[in-house]
Parts: sequence; C-alpha cells; structure tokens
Amino acid sequence: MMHDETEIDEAAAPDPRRSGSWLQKFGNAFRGIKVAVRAEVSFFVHLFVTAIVLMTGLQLGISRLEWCLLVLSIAGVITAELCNTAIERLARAITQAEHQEIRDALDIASGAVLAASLSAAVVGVIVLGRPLLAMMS
Ligand SMILES: Nc1ncnc2c1ncn2[C@@H]1O[C@H](COP(=O)(O)OP(=O)(O)OP(=O)(O)O)[C@@H](O)[C@H]1O
Repeated sequence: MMHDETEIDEAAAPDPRRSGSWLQKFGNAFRGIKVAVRAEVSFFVHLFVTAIVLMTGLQLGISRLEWCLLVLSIAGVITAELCNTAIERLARAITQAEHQEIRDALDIASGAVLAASLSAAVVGVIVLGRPLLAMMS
C-alpha cells in the first residue's frame, strides 16, 4: 500500500487556524512574540533600552504614576514593533515584487514605530531627566 504523507503530516501538525481554546490562543500569541523577537534585531535594541530605563527607574525611586507612564510607553513601542514585523511578514508573503501600496503600508508601519519611540523618549526624559540630573550633581 502507498504511504500517504499528506495524511500523516496533517495528523502530526493540526491546523493552527482551528485552535479554539484560550490556552491555544495564548500559545499562538506567545509564539508570535518569540518569532518576532528572534527575527528582528531592533527588538534587542528595544529590550536593551527597556532594561536601562527600568534599572534607572528603580535606582531613582520614581512614583507609581511615573512607573505607569514608563510601562505604557515601553508597551507602546513593543506593540508598534510587533505590528510592524507582522506587516513586513505579510508583505513578503504576498509578493516579492515592488508595489507602491506595499511600500506605503511598510513605511506607515515604520512610522508607527517611530512615533511610539519618539513619544516614549519624551516621556523618559520628562520622568527620569530631572531626578537623574539631581542625582548626578
Ligand atoms: N515589495 C515592496 N514594494 C515596494 N517597496 C518595498 C517593498 N518591500 C520593501 N519596500 C520598501 O523598502 C523599505 C524597507 O523594507 P524592508 O521590509 O526590507 O524593511 P527593513 O529595512 O528590513 O526594516 P526593519 O528593519 O523594520 O525590518 C520599506 O519601508 C519600503 O519602503
């Protein structure tokens, strides 16, 4: 009898689009974060800056509200970078050819990362700048 590889593959790897449980949904989401972090060097830059900001916040003993502002800013940058990476993947899957609308979509997604990063930098300077200067002087 012929060996049907398609049937065996489907049984071994269930279709992820049919995943229904919350556990599977979380699993897919964490897998997405892992894929993006591994694929994009810029995530290491974001994580490095995040670590420095968190250590500085701990050192300076900032308030609860200031922690909230820093965490929201960091989350905004990481969220924008995840969306940007997802759009890049989709664009590559759709076509390798030059396309004006794909260019626009990719540039808009990069613009989202830039906007989130600039506003996070402003929040970081406002929250950490003065106490950091006071500590150093
Ligand atoms: N298929 C395409 N058609 C038209 N323009 C494209 C296309 N692919 C990429 N570009 C242009 O090239 C730029 C860089 O695209 P690319 O996906 O290589 O990003 P990247 O430089 O790897 O960015 P990142 O560092 O965020 O991964 C895009 O912002 C867009 O302007």
